[in-house]
Amino acid sequence: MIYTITLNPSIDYIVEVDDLKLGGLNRMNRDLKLPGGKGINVSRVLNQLGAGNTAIGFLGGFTGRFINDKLQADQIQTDFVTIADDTRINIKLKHGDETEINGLGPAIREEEAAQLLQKLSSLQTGDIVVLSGSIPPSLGTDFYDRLIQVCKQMGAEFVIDTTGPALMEALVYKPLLVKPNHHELAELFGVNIETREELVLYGRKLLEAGAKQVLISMAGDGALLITGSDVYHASVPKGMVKNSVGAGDSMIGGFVGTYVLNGDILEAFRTGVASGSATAFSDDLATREFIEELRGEVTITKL
Ligand SMILES: Nc1ncnc2c1ncn2[C@@H]1O[C@H](COP(=O)(O)OP(=O)(O)O)[C@@H](O)[C@H]1O
Ligand SMILES: O=P(O)(O)OC[C@H]1O[C@](O)(COP(=O)(O)O)[C@@H](O)[C@@H]1O
Repeated sequence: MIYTITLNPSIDYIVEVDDLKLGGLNRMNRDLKLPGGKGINVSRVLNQLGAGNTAIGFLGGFTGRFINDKLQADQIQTDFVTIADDTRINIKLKHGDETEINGLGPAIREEEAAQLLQKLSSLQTGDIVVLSGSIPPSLGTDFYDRLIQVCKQMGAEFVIDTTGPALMEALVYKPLLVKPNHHELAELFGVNIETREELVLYGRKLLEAGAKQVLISMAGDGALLITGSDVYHASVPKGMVKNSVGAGDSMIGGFVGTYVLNGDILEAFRTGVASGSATAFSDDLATREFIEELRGEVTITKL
């Protein structure tokens, strides 16, 4: 079974304005409210691919109910801890460019945090847990560390998609996959990365530190997969970008879902890239049909 954990879900409030006037009155052309948060996006793409999964994490208030209802309408299995505070709303402002304003996240009480840890005690050997996104400040920066320890005790594999020290500290526990984008990889090591060779060099450092596989996404410039022995490049399909929010999460969903369903790492890579692009070219997340259509346009080359 695959589990996704979203400690800090969000309603993604996507707002489109023609010409943003800071300090003035702007009227929306279009707006859209989507269930968001990185693990939740992974669950929605896994669901499209027919990969059974359960979405867990914290949800609270009217915003939390909105997210839970949307997931249940899509028949995604959920097992969230209900919290007293409201789940956040993240603003995704489209004004020719994409500007994002993400909330810090709700207050989470100690007993609510304990309930989440308790849920993981039913994990089984071979389960895969996808840990994605930011940690609400009230949980403390070591919360991923605590979750990973439980995964390890129960014999479950984990994938982690977060940034900074939380990611570096997770590597020692040998995650099945990490997926920084090229900017996050440079930030992790405090360097400027200019070339593909440098990306591979720093990606390999994540392998050396413990990751079993490293995916480096480069938005419209393709992606790299670094395994124990090999490095692959994937091209991305061409298309019109509508909304790239959730493209990285879709890539993880496509990769993990395909890996679990057929065990082929390069097919997982291809579907991951197609899923990211299908999301980038859509208003909402990728659909199964669109992922299938784009899969044939991804070329994988061994470097
Ligand atoms: N402009 C784009 N054109 C085609 N595919 C894209 C584009 N932006 C994102 N994608 C797809 O989504 C994947 C993840 O996007 P990226 O922006 O690198 O991740 P993140 O959302 O984590 O920053 C890319 O590897 C690619 O497959
Ligand atoms: O937890 P964070 O880092 O604030 O990120 C949450 C945001 O990331 C998203 O999951 C999108 O992530 P990606 O664009 O990296 O795939 C949004 O749905 C959500 O608003």
